[in-house]
Formats: sequence, structure tokens, C-alpha cells
Amino acid sequence: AEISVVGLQSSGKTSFVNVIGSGQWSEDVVPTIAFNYRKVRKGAVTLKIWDVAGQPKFRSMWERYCNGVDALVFVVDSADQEKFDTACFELHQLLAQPNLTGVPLLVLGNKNDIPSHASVKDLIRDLQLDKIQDRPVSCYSCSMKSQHNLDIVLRWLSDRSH
Ligand SMILES: Nc1nc2c(ncn2[C@@H]2O[C@H](COP(=O)(O)OP(=O)(O)OP(=O)(O)O)[C@@H](O)[C@H]2O)c(=O)[nH]1
Ligand SMILES: [Mg+2]
Repeated sequence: AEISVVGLQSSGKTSFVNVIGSGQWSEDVVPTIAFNYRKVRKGAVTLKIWDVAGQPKFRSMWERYCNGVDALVFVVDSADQEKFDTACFELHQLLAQPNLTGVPLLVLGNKNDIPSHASVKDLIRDLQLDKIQDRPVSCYSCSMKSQHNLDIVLRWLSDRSH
């Protein structure tokens, strides 16, 4: 399957791809410039992953790298509640693109190793996930640092593979 990983800067997109790709967690990840492309094999499934940059100047590129994928992964830093409004805006802006209609969405509330993180219930409310009607939506709380819930995230991705 081909997937795109988007979300605001520093939410943990590259960490996610590194952890599922090589099991490698690091505190020092450089901010992505434009995008990284990576193929990850998990059992019988090969994931082709576009890891797209989240800084404001790169956000207009998200649509281009999401075009034609089998699933969208939107990563949120669930401990950085001040950015939820911006994350919500950027997410819904992306989903409004006509060519992305129907593409399944996985929202990851990352960094749940940080005690003040928002719950899945908070994320559903603050990112207005219940307003999304034109595609399957899932939302999990997880941590790339502790690898919490990585198993269900991988299962979700494998289920979208063909
Ligand atoms: N505590 C904690 N820190 C994390 C976690 N995931 C990522 N980080 C840290 O968050 C910072 C940003 O991670 P990146 O993976 O570079 O974020 P990004 O979304 O790829 O950022 P851009 O490429 O700029 O869009 C790094 O210092 C990571 O080590 C997590 O689950 N817990
Ligand atoms: Mg990155």
C-alpha cells in the first residue's frame, strides 16, 4: 500500500517512519525538508511511505504527496494542545481536496509518553473528527518513544494494503 504521513512540524512523522521502518527511536531528528520517501516491508506487506514536511512553508505540498495514496496518516503532538486549532484547520483543509475524497484517514495522537497528553476523546473533539463523513476515520493515542500502540497502528496500515 502507498500511504502519506502529514501533520504539523515536530509532531513526530519522521520518528514514526523511522520506528516502523527500522525500530529506531532518536531524540535528534532533523526537521524534514520537503519530503522523504521510504519503503518499509512488514511481513507480506510493503508500505510505500511519503513522509511530508510539516513546517508552514511546506504545507501546500501535502496535497500533491497525498494524491493517489491508499491511506492518509495525520500525526498530532498530543501534548501540544496549543497547536490543536492549527492542526484541525490544516487537516480539514487537506480533506476538502476533491481528489482525496474517500481516502481512509488514521489520526495518531503521538507523544502519549508525556503525562499532559490529550486523550483520543479530546482529539476527536478538538480536531473535529466526528464531522468527517466521507471516509473511514480512526484515531489512536500512541508514542514513538515508548512504541505504545504501534502494534494496532501497524495492523490498521496492513488492513489497508493490497
Ligand atoms: N516524547 C516524545 N517525543 C517524540 C515522540 N515522537 C517524536 N518525538 C520528538 O519530537 C521531535 C520531532 O520529531 P520529528 O519526527 O522530526 O517530527 P516531524 O513531524 O517529522 O517534523 P517535520 O519533519 O518538521 O514536519 C523530535 O525531537 C522527536 O524525538 C514521542 O512519541 N514522544
Ligand atoms: Mg519530519
